[in-house]
Amino acid sequence: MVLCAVRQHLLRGSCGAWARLLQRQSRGCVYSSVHGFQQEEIREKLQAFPGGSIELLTQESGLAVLTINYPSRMNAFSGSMMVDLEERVSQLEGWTDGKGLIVQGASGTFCSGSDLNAVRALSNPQDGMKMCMFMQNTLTRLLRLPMISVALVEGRALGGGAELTTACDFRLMAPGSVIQFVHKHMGLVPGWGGAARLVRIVGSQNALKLLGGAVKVDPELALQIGLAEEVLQGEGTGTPLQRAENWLSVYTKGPAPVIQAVKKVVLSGRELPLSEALRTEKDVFGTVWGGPANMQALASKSKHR
Ligand SMILES: CC[C@H](C(=O)O)C(=O)SCCNC(=O)CCNC(=O)[C@H](O)C(C)(C)COP(=O)(O)OP(=O)(O)OC[C@H]1O[C@@H](n2cnc3c(N)ncnc32)[C@H](O)[C@@H]1OP(=O)(O)O
Repeated sequence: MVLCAVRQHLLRGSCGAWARLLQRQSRGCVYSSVHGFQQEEIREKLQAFPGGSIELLTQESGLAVLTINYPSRMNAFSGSMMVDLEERVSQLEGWTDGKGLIVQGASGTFCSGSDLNAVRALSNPQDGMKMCMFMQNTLTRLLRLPMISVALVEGRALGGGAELTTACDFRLMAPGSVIQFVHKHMGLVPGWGGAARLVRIVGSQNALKLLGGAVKVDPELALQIGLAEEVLQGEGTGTPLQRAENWLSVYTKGPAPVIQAVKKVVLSGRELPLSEALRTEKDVFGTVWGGPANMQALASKSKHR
């Protein structure tokens, strides 16, 4: 059922009503009422812990910037910010012109995880599980957006903040920044899907070390183990956000349907068994074959020297 939902999600975006139907079906694609998950119930509980916001800025260029904004708590996630994030992801799912996404924290730091005040109030196992399912659904949908995503890590990404970085396709780190899965120190393991994604990014040996040792991962170590793609060096060459935009623009240059198709085939290769991935690739190929960008390239007899 889950694989079916993934495939439907991948095929999304082709046309109007059908795309919207598939989009609705793919919502909450990890957990639904079948798993005892009631989205409205947990949304209401989370809304009782307000503070901060998640800001979304979409640009005509097809690039969007999502900002985690609660500087007085080092951009920790309040309950209402978890709900905000889900809403912003819904907006991005419906953005047909989207090609790239940068996820950043406000005021020079990424995110210090869950707001400990909300965590204390929701510390019974039932509430913890509901919050965990809510955030897994949201971060899975974030990772599966048909656009190329980057976490721009400045300052610290701790606990749930470290997990959030793994829900992006790439991580770019500013000098002096740190990603740390502090869960062990909190008597926990990741619950927002961060462990499963981390294993896929750095391999199980490295993941075991990072989680088991609650290791402070600086940019150098992150590059070495493949957690980060690049360190954003270069004083005087713009803000870290501008540098991240430049980095991403290499991969988002071109028409939106083509960039979205690129993300979809890579996503299916990453998530689906080979036969399923091949069939999905064929379907996605069908959306660009003979399309405007393809016809234009053929007409211009482009060479690739
Ligand atoms: C572990 C699993 C769980 C999940 O996955 O859901 C989590 O994420 S639990 C949260 C894990 N994060 C933490 O435990 C962070 C704890 N905070 C710190 O270690 C420090 O505050 C730090 C390193 C983020 C920043 O240190 P610094 O000295 O630069 O600043 P302050 O400590 O003075 O922090 C400023 C202000 O922010 C508040 N703050 C920071 N993080 C959180 C948070 N996660 N929840 C709530 N509040 C947070 C801190 O208490 C300060 O507020 P103040 O009113 O001035 O005391």
